[in-house]
Amino acid sequence: MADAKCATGKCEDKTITYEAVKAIADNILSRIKVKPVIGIICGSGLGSLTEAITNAQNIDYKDIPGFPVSTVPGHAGRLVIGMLEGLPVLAMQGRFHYYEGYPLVKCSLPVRVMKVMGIEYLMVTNAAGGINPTYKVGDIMLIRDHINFVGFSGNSPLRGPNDDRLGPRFPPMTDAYNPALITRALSVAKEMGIPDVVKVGTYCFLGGPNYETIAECKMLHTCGVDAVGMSTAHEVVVAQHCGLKVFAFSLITNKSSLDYEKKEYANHAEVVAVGKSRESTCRELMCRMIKSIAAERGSSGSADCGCTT
Ligand SMILES: O=P(O)(O)O[C@@H]1C[C@H](O)[C@@H](CO)O1
Ligand code: HPA
Repeated sequence: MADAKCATGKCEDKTITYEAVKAIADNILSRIKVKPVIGIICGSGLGSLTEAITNAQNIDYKDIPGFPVSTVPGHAGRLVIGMLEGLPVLAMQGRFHYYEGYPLVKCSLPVRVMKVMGIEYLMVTNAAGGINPTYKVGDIMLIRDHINFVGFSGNSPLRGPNDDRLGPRFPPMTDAYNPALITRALSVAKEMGIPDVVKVGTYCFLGGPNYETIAECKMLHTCGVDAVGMSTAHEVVVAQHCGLKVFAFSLITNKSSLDYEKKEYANHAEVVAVGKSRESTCRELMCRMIKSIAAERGSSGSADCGCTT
């Protein structure tokens, strides 16, 4: 991977050049039978979203030169490429987190690879703690907006020289989460008979890997945060920079403590277990969204949403 403009070779945020992104995109395209239109990033415990993909081809991250590898339990570390509800998709079973030691530009590299491959939509999922006291474990929060605490200090995947082929120097973040897709997801939730489970809210990206203190949760609540996690915002910043349409949701896997009398002890095994227990609902929501995009584009979605089991 080429590192641009790093005089010492020790810069943490190494720029990844357009040529390096294109080399990865070309490598993947040369190995697959379809040209994906939708990219999917599966959150912790949500890797089985890919089970509905037909004619699937799997590529392990370790077999893609220049691609990072997953190190977190619940993130398998492979691409699954095939057809879903009438559209060609590329799904990531496993994402890259800042706390794993990768700079943000590398954590979000797959999003740029997707763009250069010709992908138009990015669907992102994550596991998150429920800061909003009305949220229950198992709820699904459609992400309307985010607070990127990691970015407040200038730690951005866009830091460093900007290559206009990947997007503008100063991208706006208004409507980074496509409002029309959120509206559609609310209709889909009604069709599925789960309007009470589906919320709309603000996600907050913290660096992790520790879960939050009670004081931090109280502060996030005051700041208007509904759910807290350790991913997604940097991916969406890059997606908005390069012009992908984004739909994202959080599965609330645990409740965050706002009260010293009601302590909660988050743990990753529980996060993954809640993900697995809600996988069919999350999969159905995702499939129905893709089916509606297929219908809009005039692609033939399957007669039934094949993802309800
Ligand atoms: O990849 P996501 O954001 O779904 O994973 C969350 C955040 C941490 O990686 C992990 C904590 O349990 O789950
Ligand atoms: N905090 C941060 N990240 C998370 C949580 C949480 O409570 N649950 C799942 N991912």
